[in-house]
Amino acid sequence: MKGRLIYLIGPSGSGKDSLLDAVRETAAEHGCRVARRVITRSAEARGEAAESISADEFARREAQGDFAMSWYANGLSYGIPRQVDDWLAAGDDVLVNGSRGYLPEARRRYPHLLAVLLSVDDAVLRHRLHARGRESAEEIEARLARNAGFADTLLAGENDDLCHLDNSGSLSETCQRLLRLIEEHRPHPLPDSA
Ligand SMILES: Nc1ncnc2c1ncn2[C@@H]1O[C@H](COP(=O)(O)OP(=O)(O)OP(=O)(O)O)[C@@H](O)[C@H]1O
Ligand SMILES: O=P(O)(O)OC[C@H]1O[C@H](OP(=O)(O)O)[C@H](O)[C@@H]1O
Repeated sequence: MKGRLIYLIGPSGSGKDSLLDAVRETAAEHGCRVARRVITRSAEARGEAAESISADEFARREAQGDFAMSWYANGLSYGIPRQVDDWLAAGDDVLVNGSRGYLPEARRRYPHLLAVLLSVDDAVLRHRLHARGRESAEEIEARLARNAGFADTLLAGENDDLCHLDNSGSLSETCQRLLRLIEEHRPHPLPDSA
């Protein structure tokens, strides 16, 4: 694969979808595409940029190999269309909204991936989840509780190359920093004589 997978992770509500939407056009100018997720979430759920399908349809697509990556979390199934492998093979970078839980498997499949951990202050996170209004209060508490389980594992051994990006401030500022970060971590091509 010639392109690079940029695997954006972070707590639910940290702003991954907002950030990917906001950088989509500028990223394309830099040869970087943004993947659209497939989720077993109802299409009525607010703030949804992903494709919503039923659990049966998800299982059917997964069985026929439609997903480059897939995972289960928060009571939902998530898939990244296999089209991303074509984009990577063509030399494009690809940005995905990933899962912290799936990171070890993503690393096995894409050893050169760039993992970016988006974070926000705890109080801001809780406020943004409630303001978004997509989940019930109970579901929001379950998502906040899920974060505690990742606090240690994400700082452990094989994750010392994780790039940290704070989204407690304005989204436009975070966009600029993400684009800079992608540029800074671009691998240098080998000289012709190498
Ligand atoms: N920098 C920001 N400033 C203010 N509000 C923001 C910022 N970034 C995101 N938000 C808002 O925070 C809420 C959560 O953002 P978003 O849905 O993008 O998070 P997410 O990480 O994709 O969450 P999930 O993993 O649950 O889908 C949204 O209502 C969004 O508009
Ligand atoms: O908690 P972890 O494993 O990082 O992520 C699990 C999944 O949940 C979130 O999606 P959403 O909040 O349902 O849109 C993430 O984007 C991810 O896909």
